[in-house]
Amino acid sequence: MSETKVIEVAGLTKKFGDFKAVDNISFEVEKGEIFGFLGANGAGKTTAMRMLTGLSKPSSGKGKVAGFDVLKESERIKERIGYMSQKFSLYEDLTVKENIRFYGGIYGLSRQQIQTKTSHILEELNLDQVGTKLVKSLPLGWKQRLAFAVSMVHEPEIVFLDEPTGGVDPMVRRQFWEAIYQAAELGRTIFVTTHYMDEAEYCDRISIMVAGKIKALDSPDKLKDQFEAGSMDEVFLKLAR
Ligand SMILES: Nc1ncnc2c1ncn2[C@@H]1O[C@H](COP(=O)(O)OP(=O)(O)OP(=O)(O)O)[C@@H](O)[C@H]1O
Repeated sequence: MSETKVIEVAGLTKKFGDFKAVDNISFEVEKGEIFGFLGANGAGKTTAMRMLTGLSKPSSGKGKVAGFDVLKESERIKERIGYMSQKFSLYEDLTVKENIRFYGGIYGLSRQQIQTKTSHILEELNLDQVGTKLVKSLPLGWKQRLAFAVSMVHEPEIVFLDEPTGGVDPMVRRQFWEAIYQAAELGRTIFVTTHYMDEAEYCDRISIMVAGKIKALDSPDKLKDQFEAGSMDEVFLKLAR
């Protein structure tokens, strides 16, 4: 694997019975890139992401994530990545600090490292005042920011975000994207699925999936040129109809 490529996938396929949920997809993602993974409901995004994160075995094809084989080294991959799912995994009945401590522990951080991380996260998210509040009392936008920070508690190389900003308004989404940019500036690679076309515009490159296949892959500007479209919305409509 080249040094700058952190994800390399060739012919990756996932079948459920005769149905191909992901059909022969190939792409590469560079270190520090914000890579958007778009597609209508049921296009196969989550299934593809589950294969990349070592949660599901491909039916065929091959791939490497953070230098490890998706078929044979899924446990190694899990150590090197962060994952924030649609139903992000914070414990609502634990406080903000307890959640950070819990995930720090799962990822094998020492007590000292957890303490440092906790102050860091609280400071960065301006959550100092609510560290001892139960997560369920926080607004959704704050929970999403916290879930993102927690998914990076072990400083992973790549973070997978599965529709991380569902249900919040554009202003709050914009704040979340500031945090994504910060992480990418530190050299972290971001792999993000979204339904929101304004978010697609924020990505370095975007792939668009239709019925299990990748139908387009390039920067937002190049895709707009290619499809003679004024916006990503239009590109998406042209492809996905
Ligand atoms: N375990 C499974 N068994 C059978 N079919 C499945 C399974 N998981 C997913 N599918 C099917 O595979 C297709 C792709 O689903 P997937 O969840 O990957 O889509 P998606 O693009 O992530 O959609 P969404 O945006 O709704 O999350 C769908 O038709 C879904 O019904």
